[in-house]
Amino acid sequence: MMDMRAPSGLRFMKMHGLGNDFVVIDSRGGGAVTTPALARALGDRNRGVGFDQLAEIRDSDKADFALDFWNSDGSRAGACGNATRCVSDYMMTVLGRGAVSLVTARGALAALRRDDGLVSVNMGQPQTDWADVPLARAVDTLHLPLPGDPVAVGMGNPHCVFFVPDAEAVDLAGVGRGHEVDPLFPQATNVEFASLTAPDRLRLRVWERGAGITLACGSGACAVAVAAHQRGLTGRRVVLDMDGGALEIDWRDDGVWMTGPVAHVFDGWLTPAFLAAYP
Ligand SMILES: N[C@H](CCC[C@H](N)C(=O)O)C(=O)O
Repeated sequence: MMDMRAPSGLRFMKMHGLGNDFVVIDSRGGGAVTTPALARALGDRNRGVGFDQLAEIRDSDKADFALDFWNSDGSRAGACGNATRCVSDYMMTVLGRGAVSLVTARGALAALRRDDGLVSVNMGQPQTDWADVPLARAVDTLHLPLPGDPVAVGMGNPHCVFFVPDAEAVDLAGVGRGHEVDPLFPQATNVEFASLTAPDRLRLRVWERGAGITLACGSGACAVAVAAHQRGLTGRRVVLDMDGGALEIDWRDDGVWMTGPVAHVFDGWLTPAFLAAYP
C-alpha cells in the first residue's frame, strides 16, 4: 500500500485569486520542469489537475524569485497578475516578510501584503504603443480599427478591451475565440468586455488567450482600468467586478497596482508515472 506520509514525485500547490486558478511549482534550487506538453496535461481538468495558468517559481539573482507562466493550452503567458499575487503571498510566508520582489518576462515587479490581508502587486506601467502590445501594424491603440471600437493595452501581455453598455449581455463563449485570434494581434490577445456601473466601478468579463473564459483576470483588470481612464470614463482608482469577485486597481506614478484576495487550497504530488508520460 502507498505510504501517504512519504509521497514521491513532484510537489505542486493549488492556488487561486478570485477563482482564477493555478498550479504552482516551486523549482527554486533546481532546474525548470514545465514543458508545453506537461502544462497541457496538468491543465486537463479530467486527466490532470486543472488550472487557468501554471506558475513556476525559479531562482533569480536580481530579485527574491522569478516566475514563469503557462496557459492551460500549453502556451506561455508574459504576465499573470492573480498568480503573481498568490505566489508572492506564499513567498512572503516562506521568507517571513511583508513584501517581495520578483522578475517575470515583463521585468521586475513588487508585491506586498496589506494589513487587511489582501495582496497587492505593482504590475508596472501599461504598454500603450502599438508595437509594444504588440499589434501587427501602426494604429491608434485607443481606438482600434475593429468593430466595437476596442482599446489595446499591454500589461506584459496583450489585451483588447471593449466598453459595452452591459457586459452581462455579451455572448462571451460565442465571440471570445474570434477576438482572441484577430490578425491585428500577432501574438493573439486576451479579451475584455467592461461596462461602467458607477463612477469608479466596472463590471468585467474576460476571455483569456490560451485559457478561455476565466472567473477573474488580474492583468485584464489592469488593462481595463487603464483603458477606462484613457477614454475619460474613470479616474485612476477603480474596482473591477468579475465573475469570481472584485479587484481594486490603482494606476499610480510608479505603475498599475492591483489588490485582492489570494487562496492556497491544497498541495499534491504529481506521480512519477504522470511525469514520465509527458516529457
Ligand atoms: N489570469 C492572468 C492572465 C493570464 C493571461 C494569459 N491568458 C495570457 O496568455 O496572456 C492574470 O491574472 O493576469
